[in-house]
Amino acid sequence: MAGIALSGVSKHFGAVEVIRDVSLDIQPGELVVFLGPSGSGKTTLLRMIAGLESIDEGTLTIDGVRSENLAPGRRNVAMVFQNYALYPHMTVAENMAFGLRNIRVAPDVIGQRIAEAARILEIEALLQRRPSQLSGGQRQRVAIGRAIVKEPKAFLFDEPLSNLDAALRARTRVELAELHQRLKSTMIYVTHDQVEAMTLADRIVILNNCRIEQMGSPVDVYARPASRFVATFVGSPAMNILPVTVSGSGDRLNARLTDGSLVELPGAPVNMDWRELGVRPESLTVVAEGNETSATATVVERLGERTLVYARLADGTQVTAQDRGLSSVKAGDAVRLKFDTAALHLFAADGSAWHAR
Ligand SMILES: Nc1ncnc2c1ncn2[C@@H]1O[C@H](COP(=O)(O)OP(=O)(O)OP(=O)(O)O)[C@@H](O)[C@H]1O
Repeated sequence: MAGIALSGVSKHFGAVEVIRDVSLDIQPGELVVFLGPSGSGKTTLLRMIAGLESIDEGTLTIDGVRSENLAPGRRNVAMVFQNYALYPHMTVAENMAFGLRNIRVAPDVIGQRIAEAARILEIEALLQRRPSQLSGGQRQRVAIGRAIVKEPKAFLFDEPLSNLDAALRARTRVELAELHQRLKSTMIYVTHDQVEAMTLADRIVILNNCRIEQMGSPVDVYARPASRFVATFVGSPAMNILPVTVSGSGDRLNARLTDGSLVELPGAPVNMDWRELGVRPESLTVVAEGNETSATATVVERLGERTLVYARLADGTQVTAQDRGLSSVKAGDAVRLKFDTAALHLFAADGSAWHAR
């Protein structure tokens, strides 16, 4: 188990800036997920830690040792790739042994480590097969096994589940969470799948435009997004962002939507240039009647435990709202929408945010 620290790290590919002044402290045993849109630099940052890409500026410390100039093999980290990267002509056991033989680990130690990793990953019966005789999920386990036998200071996962089908992906995700609990190793995990990020991470690092937008627990980034970008990137369906004009005094702030309806924001600071109101679909619910915002349902998605209602306000503004599972709302219906004032967000012109909780 090792801590990993990045300080003021930057990276260019030719004239293209990919990582700008990133600093990050990962605690020993922590599972940190790098989450961000395609091209935000997640994989590059991971490869810089592994030593597969150079670091232009800044420092990298692994387990207290300055490592930005160390060869990959001397960093004692193990990377698990999206495409598994197994040797096709070797058996599973040989694939797992290969890296250890190279660094002259004694054969009986190699045997013990393979047996232990195979037991943890439940691949004992596959040890004499070749990769072509394995399913995608089994190959991914072998790739993880090859990392485990190295007994690395940290595991680096680069979108390890993206080649698996949805059901296997969900199952392997749970297994990875169990593996982390069992090994208690430091793990960095790159994904653009926010369900993986939310379910696996102790801490999520959200990357966008070459830099860190926010670092925090899954609950933090969901309930208290630091920016409008994080607010709309995390959560599916996305948070509604509605232009507003605000007025108020003392601790009473009112936001007027573009359709003219008013939303109260008790406790929101009044002396800020608030421009947009954020509300997640689960906090904008269909109510039977009352003095609420009126809208017209355009599309209704029944998901079983809940119903998503895509609707248009009187001025045409599109919103996504939620109703209970057995909703009777149909497309074309007039509906009333209630804003949950305990779960609203405000975004200001200067990028700052306020959260009701
Ligand atoms: N070897 C390279 N040479 C030049 N540009 C590169 C190279 N590798 C990556 N890039 C560029 O760096 C940026 C970041 O790429 P990176 O693969 O780190 O993003 P990512 O967030 O992991 O994206 P994805 O989710 O699509 O894998 C992209 O604009 C990419 O085109």
